[in-house]
Amino acid sequence: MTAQLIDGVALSRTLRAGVAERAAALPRRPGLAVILVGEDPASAVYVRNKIKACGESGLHSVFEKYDADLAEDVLLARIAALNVDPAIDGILVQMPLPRHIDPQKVIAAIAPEKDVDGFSVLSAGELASGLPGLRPCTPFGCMKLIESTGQSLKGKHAVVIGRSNTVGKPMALLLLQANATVTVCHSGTADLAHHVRQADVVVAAVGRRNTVTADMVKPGAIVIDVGMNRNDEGKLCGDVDFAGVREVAGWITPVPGGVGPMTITMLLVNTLQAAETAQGVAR
Ligand SMILES: NC(=O)C1=CN([C@@H]2O[C@H](COP(=O)(O)OP(=O)(O)OC[C@H]3O[C@@H](n4cnc5c(N)ncnc54)[C@H](OP(=O)(O)O)[C@@H]3O)[C@@H](O)[C@H]2O)C=CC1
Ligand SMILES: Nc1nc(=O)c2c([nH]1)NC[C@@H]1CN(c3ccc(C(=O)N[C@@H](CCC(=O)O)C(=O)O)cc3)C=[N+]21
Repeated sequence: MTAQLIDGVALSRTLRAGVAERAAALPRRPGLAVILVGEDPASAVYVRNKIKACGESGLHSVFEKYDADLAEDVLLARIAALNVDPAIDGILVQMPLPRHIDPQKVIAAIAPEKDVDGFSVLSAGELASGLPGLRPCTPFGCMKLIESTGQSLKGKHAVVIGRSNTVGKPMALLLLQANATVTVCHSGTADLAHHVRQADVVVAAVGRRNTVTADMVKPGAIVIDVGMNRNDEGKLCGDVDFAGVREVAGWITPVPGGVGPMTITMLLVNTLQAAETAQGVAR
C-alpha cells in the first residue's frame, strides 16, 4: 500500500483564494507587519514567502528588517507603535531572535488582538480553555491538512512528537478539541516507537530527520511532518523517513510542500480574522 499524498500547496491555493475573496469584501484591506531582526538566511526565505503570499491574497503588508544588534527596547517601542497603527491588523516578529532579546517580552508586547502567530498568553489560554481565538499557524495548518483527508478524529489515537509552545503543545490541544485521544512525546519519552505504533494520526515536530521510520507506523495512519531539516546533500527534509513511511501510512505530508505552505496560509487566515474583528465584521 502506498500512502496518499496530502498536498499542502494545493490546499493552500484553495484556502488562500477564500482569504482573497473575504479580504476584498472588507472596507479596509487587512494589514500584516513582519519584523525580522538579524541575518538568518532561513528566516529571510520564510519572511519573503510571507510577504509574497500577502500580496497574492490582496493583503497589505509592511516588512521591517533590523540589524542583529538592535536594542530590545527599540524593538518593543516599534511594536508599541504598530499596536496602535490602524492600517495594521497583525504583527509577526520572526523567531528565533538574537540572544540579547527576550522572546517572551516581545510576544507580550504585541497587542493580543494583533497576535496573528497565536503565541500570546491570551491566545494560548483561549486554546487551552476551548474558547475562540487566534490559533498558532503551524498546528492550525496541520489540522486543516488532517481534515482534508476526510477522516474524523473522533475515537482516533493521535500521537504528537514534540511539546514546544509554538508547535507540539498547541497541536495536542487542537487534536484534543477535535475529540482525538492524544499522547504527547518528547525527549524524555522512554519508548517513542511504542507510542507511535499506537497512533492513527502522527504529528512529528522534533527537528531531527528520520525520527519516524516505517517500522514505527501503524498501517493506514495519517502522518503529518512538521520538521524542517537538511539531509547530507543539503536538501530540505522533514522528521519522517518519507520514502519508507509512505509505503505503510494511509496519508502523508511531503517536505517541502506540506506543512510549510500551510503555516503561511494560516497566517493569512489569522490576519484576515483579526481584520474582520477590527472592522466589526461577524464571520
Ligand atoms: N513547517 C513549518 O511551518 C514549521 C516547521 N518547524 C520545524 O518543526 C520542528 C520542531 O519545531 P519546534 O517545535 O519549534 O522545535 P523545538 O526545538 O522547540 O521543539 C522540539 C521538540 O522535540 C522534542 N524532541 C527532541 N528530540 C526528541 C526525541 N529524540 N524524541 C522525541 N522528542 C524529541 C523536544 O523535547 P523537549 O521538550 O524534551 O526538549 C521538543 O519538545 C523543527 O524542525 C522546526 O524547524 C517549526 C515551525 C514551523
Ligand atoms: N514568529 C514566527 N512565526 C512563524 O510562523 C515562524 C517563525 N517565527 N520562525 C520560523 C518558523 C518556521 N516557519 C516556516 C514557514 C514557512 C515554511 C515554508 O514555506 N516551507 C516550504 C519550503 C521553504 C523552502 O524552500 O525553504 C515548504 O515546506 O514547502 C517553513 C517554515 C514559520 N515559522
